[in-house]
Amino acid sequence: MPGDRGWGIVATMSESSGTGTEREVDVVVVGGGSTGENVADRAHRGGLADVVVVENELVGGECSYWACMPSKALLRPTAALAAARRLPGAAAAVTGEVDVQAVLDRRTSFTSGYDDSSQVEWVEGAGLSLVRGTARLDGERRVVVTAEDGQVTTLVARHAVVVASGSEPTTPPVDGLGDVPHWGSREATSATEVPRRLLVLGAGVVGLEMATAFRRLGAEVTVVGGSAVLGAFEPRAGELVADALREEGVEVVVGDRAASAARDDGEVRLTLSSGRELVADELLVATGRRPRTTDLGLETVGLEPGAALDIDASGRVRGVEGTWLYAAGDVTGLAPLTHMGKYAARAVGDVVAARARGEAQGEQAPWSPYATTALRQAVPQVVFTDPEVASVGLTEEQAREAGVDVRVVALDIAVAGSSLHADGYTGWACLVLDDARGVVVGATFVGQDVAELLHSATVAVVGEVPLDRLWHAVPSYPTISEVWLRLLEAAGL
Ligand SMILES: Cc1cc2nc3c(=O)[nH]c(=O)nc-3n(C[C@H](O)[C@H](O)[C@H](O)COP(=O)(O)OP(=O)(O)OC[C@H]3O[C@@H](n4cnc5c(N)ncnc54)[C@H](O)[C@@H]3O)c2cc1C
Ligand SMILES: NC(=O)c1ccc[n+]([C@@H]2O[C@H](COP(=O)([O-])OP(=O)(O)OC[C@H]3O[C@@H](n4cnc5c(N)ncnc54)[C@H](O)[C@@H]3O)[C@@H](O)[C@H]2O)c1
Repeated sequence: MPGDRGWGIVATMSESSGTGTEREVDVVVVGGGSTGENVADRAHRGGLADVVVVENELVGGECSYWACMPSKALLRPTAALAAARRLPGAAAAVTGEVDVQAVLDRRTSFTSGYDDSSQVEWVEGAGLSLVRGTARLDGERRVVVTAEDGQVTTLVARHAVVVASGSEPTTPPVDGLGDVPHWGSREATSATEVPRRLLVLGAGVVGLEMATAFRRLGAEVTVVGGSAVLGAFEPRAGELVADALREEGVEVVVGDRAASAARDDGEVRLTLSSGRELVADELLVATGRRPRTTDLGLETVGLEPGAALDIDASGRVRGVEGTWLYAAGDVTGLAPLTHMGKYAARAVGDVVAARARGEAQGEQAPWSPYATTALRQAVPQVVFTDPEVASVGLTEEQAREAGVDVRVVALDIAVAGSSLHADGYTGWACLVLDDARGVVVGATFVGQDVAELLHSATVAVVGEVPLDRLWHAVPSYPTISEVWLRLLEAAGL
């Protein structure tokens, strides 16, 4: 228990500025999501005894309860069903309908029923301390925590404060939307029933994954995508996912924007700029997220509330004197993905412990142990639509903007492994090459079950493996990985 850990109580606030207790600890981590938990664990394993995690909701954060886990649990059963239906022989054995309630129940089991006791057990078992309450910075090294019962504790960090407060959904400026009750990603991933008609505003990752899930669970789905489908990816990826959704009966509207929203008689109405009116039983708004920094007391350390925390390679927050304030995860606005938050967390936890030992001072060189270089150069991501989209590194457009000597090789995935995997397998793959250096700087695969292909590309990008050496990395026959051979042949090898 936190109280047993021998925190140094340096003063009671009644002695200094009012009520509450003031405690000195080694490190304070604001936010007990996947990022915060990992920062704290690494700092503790690095030798810092008193590491405190402050959490005001559920330990485990967004990923465990309202994001990765439940969304993938909603998608997986119907993906398996679709895969079976593409295989004559197996397809004949699919004779029933999807058991929607069983899918929803399994989803809930993956969230531990929205109960964080197992994560709390992990935190305590790892030798960390948990303080429940809302944290705000209060000047250098000071964090004021207000518990639900109003009790105030001030934590004073000997070595570092790490902000890992995550992100929150944004609401676009659509007339009337503020007054229309609607789903965000939390309501969609925790839904207890499937609406008959679902409107999805936003054709990014959340919008398309949830459109896939709810369509396959029986909803009529319309996606209003703004200017592009999966706009952050190679354009072909968005086209293929949109085509597949349309084939499954989803209407994907691109190039028309939502102008106004209203709800009456239980129905939600979205009027588009073209004048077209869409009517549904539920509306999911999935138009992006922003770093959660509005009420963190950033102004007390000279930073602007509401903005992303700008970090250097070691995760230290720029614009603040000294090496005591760090940030990791969604709050930095960089690569808002669980695995990348945890990668940054490992670097930050390690560097905080190293600096406490007097090591690792100054700027950290790219790809060195305490640097988060991959956050800006090699972010792997899988979109769990069907087809899946798996990408890492730069898109062609990003590489051109970065001044890379770009050459792109792209082709349909049509190898022995893919034809065996599913009848009528369709897919697409592309490598973005830096021709001057002869290395891969980006890769995208689109197709059923390409997620597990991605790590090979991540290794190629991070390792800056020369193409003529990659040629010797022979893909096994017959696997979908054979597409690597076709890509290298297309690159002239
Ligand atoms: C629908 C959806 C699906 C997703 N699917 C995937 C996926 O498949 N793969 C993937 O890699 N990523 C996925 N993501 C992204 C992933 O969920 C986030 O990148 C990840 O959860 C960020 O972790 P974090 O620890 O930085 O933030 P969070 O998980 O948001 O944790 C921050 C924690 O800080 C707490 N907190 C905030 N402010 C305070 C405060 N002032 N005091 C105390 N506590 C505070 C919050 O309560 C929260 O628990 C998905 C996101 C969404 C929305
Ligand atoms: N599988 C995964 O890895 C996964 C899954 C879900 C979410 N995530 C993470 O969560 C983050 C947030 O996801 P998201 O889908 O909310 O954001 P996003 O940035 O991926 O997509 C938002 C989309 O909404 C569109 N948009 C913005 N305003 C609009 C408007 N007024 N009308 C119509 N469209 C509009 C944008 O053009 C964009 O395509 C992602 O960046 C991703 O990192 C990851």
